[in-house]
Amino acid sequence: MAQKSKPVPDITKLTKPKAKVELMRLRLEIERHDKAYYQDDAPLISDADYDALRQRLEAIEAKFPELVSGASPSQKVGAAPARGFAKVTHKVRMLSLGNAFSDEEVEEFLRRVQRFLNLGEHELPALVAEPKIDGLSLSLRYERGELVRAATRGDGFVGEDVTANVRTIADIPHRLQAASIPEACELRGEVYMLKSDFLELNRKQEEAGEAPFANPRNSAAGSLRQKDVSITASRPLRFFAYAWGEMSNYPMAEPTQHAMLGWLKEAGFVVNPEIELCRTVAEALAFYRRIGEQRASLPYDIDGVVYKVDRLDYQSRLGFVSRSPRWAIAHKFAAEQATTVLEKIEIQVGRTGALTPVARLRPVTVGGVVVQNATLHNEDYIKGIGGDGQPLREGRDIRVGDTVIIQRAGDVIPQVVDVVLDKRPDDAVPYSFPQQCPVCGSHAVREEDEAVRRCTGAMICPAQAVERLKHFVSRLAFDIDGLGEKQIVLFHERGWVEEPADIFKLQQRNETLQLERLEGFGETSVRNLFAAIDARRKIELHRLIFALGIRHIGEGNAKLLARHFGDLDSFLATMRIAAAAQTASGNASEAYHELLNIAGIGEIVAAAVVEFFAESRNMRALDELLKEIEVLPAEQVKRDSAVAGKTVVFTGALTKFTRDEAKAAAERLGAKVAGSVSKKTDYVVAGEDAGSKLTKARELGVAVLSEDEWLALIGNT
Ligand SMILES: NC(=O)c1ccc[n+]([C@@H]2O[C@H](COP(=O)([O-])OP(=O)(O)OC[C@H]3O[C@@H](n4cnc5c(N)ncnc54)[C@H](O)[C@@H]3O)[C@@H](O)[C@H]2O)c1
Ligand SMILES: [Zn+2]
Repeated sequence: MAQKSKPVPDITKLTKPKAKVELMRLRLEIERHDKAYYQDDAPLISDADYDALRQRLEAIEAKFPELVSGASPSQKVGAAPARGFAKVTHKVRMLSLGNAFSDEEVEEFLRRVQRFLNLGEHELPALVAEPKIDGLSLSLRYERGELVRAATRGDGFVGEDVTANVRTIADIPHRLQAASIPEACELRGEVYMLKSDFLELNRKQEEAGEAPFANPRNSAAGSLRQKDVSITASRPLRFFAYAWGEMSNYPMAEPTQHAMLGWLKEAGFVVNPEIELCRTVAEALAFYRRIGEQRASLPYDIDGVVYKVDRLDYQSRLGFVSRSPRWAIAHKFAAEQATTVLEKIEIQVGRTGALTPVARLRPVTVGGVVVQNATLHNEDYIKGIGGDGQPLREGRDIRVGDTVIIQRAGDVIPQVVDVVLDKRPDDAVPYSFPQQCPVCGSHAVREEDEAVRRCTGAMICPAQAVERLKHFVSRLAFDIDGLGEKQIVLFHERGWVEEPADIFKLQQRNETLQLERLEGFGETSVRNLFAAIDARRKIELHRLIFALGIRHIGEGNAKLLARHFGDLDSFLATMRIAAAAQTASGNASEAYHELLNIAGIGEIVAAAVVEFFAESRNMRALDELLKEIEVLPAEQVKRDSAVAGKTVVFTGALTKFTRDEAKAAAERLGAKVAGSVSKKTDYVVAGEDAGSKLTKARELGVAVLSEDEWLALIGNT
C-alpha cells in the first residue's frame, strides 16, 4: 500500500539531465538520514520511508548506469565513524546486504548464484536461513582466543572503537572456549535489545527526563556507542553471532556457514535458535513465512530473513558487488499495517513544551499487538504536508472519524500512515490544531522552519514545571545549595513549589509545611536550606535571565542581554514594549529592533524572548518572583583591559581558580572564552596535564600562558 506519495518526477519520463539532478537530491537526502540514523541514533523518518528513497535512487541508476558515481549511496555502507571515537580499520570490509521484497526476487537471487557458479538448473546450493536481527553489527577481534578489540561497522572500511563498552556485554565472551581456536579471528554479529528491555529502558529514560528512543535498534546503538562505559554497562545489551571477517585459519576442515555457526556456539557465543539449513527454495520461503508469523511474538525485533549460501568455497567465489555480498540476500518483511477508526485526537505537552498530537484509535491488532494509540507527529503531518513542505499522502488530511491505516515498522510506536477517503463520514471536518497549550492555556507558537508548536508558558506550565524548576535552580542559574533536582521533584510532587517564587516563600510557609519532618531533612539541613535560599535573594541579572527558561536563551545569550541592558528595569521596560507590539506577522517596534541589533542575537532568539514576555502568565509569575528577590545590575565589561577583545581557551587542570571563575573573570575583562583552539585563539591558559589543546596551540603558534602568567596579564597577582 502506498503510504506516502510526493509529486516527484516519474522515473520513466526522466531525461538524463533531470535524472542527474534528481540523483543529487536523493543522495543529499539519504546522507542526511544516514547521519541521523547511524551517527546520532535518532532517525528522522521511518525505515519504510527511508527504503523508498533508496529504491527510487536505485531505479534511476538502473535506468542511467552511466550516472552512478562512487559517491552514490548505492555504493556505500552506513556512515563514517562519529567524532569522539577512536577509529578501527577493518581487515575485511563490513558489508551491507542486498534486499528482496518478494518470492520472485528471492528466486531470481538464486538463479544469479547458480549462473555465477556455473551450476546446473537443478543443482541448488544449500542455503542457511537466518532471522535478520534489527540491531547494529559489531566486529570482535580475538587474538589467541582473547578479545582484543571491538568495533562498529562505520562506513564498512573504518568503524568506531567500542572495546571497553563491549566488555560490559554478558553475551560476548572475553575468551573463546572452543576446542580449536584460530590464532587471530574477527567474529561478527548483531548487538540488539529485547523488546521488553527496550520498553523498560524508555520508561526509565522518561522518568529521568531524558529523550526516549524510537525503537530497540536505535536504543541498542545509542547504548553501545557511549563515551561513558558505565552507561553502556547499565543497559541490557545482547548479542547474536552470525558472521566473521578475518580468520587466520578455519577451525574445521570443510567450513560452511552452518558449521561455523555451530563453532561460534561452541566458542561461547549465543547463536540465534531459529536458524535453519534449507535445501530448496520452497524450504527457504517456508522459513520466511514461519518466522513472519512468529515475528510479533519473538522477544526481539527482526526486519526480515537473510539467506546465505552455505558452502564457504562458493561464498568466496561469489564475492561481492559494490556494497553487498553476492552470496547472501535479505528478504524483508512488509511493514505491519491495519485499518481502524480514528476516534479522537489528543494533544500531549512534553516536558519542553512541545505539543504532540496523538491519535486515539478503535483498538485493532497489528502484528499480534493491540494498538489503541498512534502518533500523528505534528500539525503539518495531520494536514498532509511533509517535512519538506511537499504534500504527504497526495495531500490527504487526517480527520477525527476517519478510517485510517496504521503501521508498525521496526518502530514500536505505531503511526497513522494514510486515510481511506471512501470511508470518511460526511460530517468530518478538518482538524484545527490548538493555538493554546491544553495544559496551562498559554499561547503556543511555531518557530519558522519548525514543525513543532510549543507552549510559551515557560514559567508556569505544569507540563513543563519540573523541568523548568530544575533549570531554575541549576548551576548557572540560581544555583541554590541543597536545592537540587531531587529536592525540586519532591517539593513539586507535594505541591509546595509550583513556580519559582514559591521557592522563596518556603520558609515563610514552613509552619504548615514542616520541611524538617521530611525523610532526610533534619532541622539543621532545613535551616541551611533556608539560609542558602536567602543568600540568593540577591542575584545577578544574567543569572535571572538564564533562569527564566526562555527558549534559545543559554548562558551566553543571557549574558549578552544582561550586558546590553545593564539593569533589570531597562531590560523589562524594553521587553514590555516589544511584547505589546508582537503580532502574528511580526514586530515593528523599536524595542524589538534594539533586541535584534545586539551583536550575537539573531531573529529566532529575539522572537523567542519576545514570545516569552508576550505571555501574561509568565509576566505574572515573574512579578511574583521579583517581589522576593533583588536583581543586581550587570557588571560592565572593561574595554580597556589587556585582554579585551581577545579569545582565550582554558585547558588542563586549573589550580588557582575554577573553570567557572576563570571564565567569569575573563569575560568581565572583555575577553571571549572559547572551547577549542583555532587560529583565532589569542591565548591558551594551560593548567596541569593539558592535553591536545596545548599541542594544537603549539602547532598553531598560539601564545601559551601558565596560570600565574595569566593572572599577571589581567593584573590580578
Ligand atoms: N530511518 C532512517 O532514517 C534510516 C536511515 C538509514 C538506514 N535505515 C535502515 O537501516 C537499514 C539499512 O541498513 P544497512 O545498510 O545496515 O542494511 P541492512 O540492515 O538492510 O542489512 C545489513 C545488516 O543486516 C544486519 N543483520 C542482521 N541479522 C543478520 C544476519 N543474520 N546475517 C547478516 N546480517 C544481519 C547486519 O548488521 C548487516 O550489517 C534499513 O532497514 C534502513 O531502513 C534507516
Ligand atoms: Zn503549557
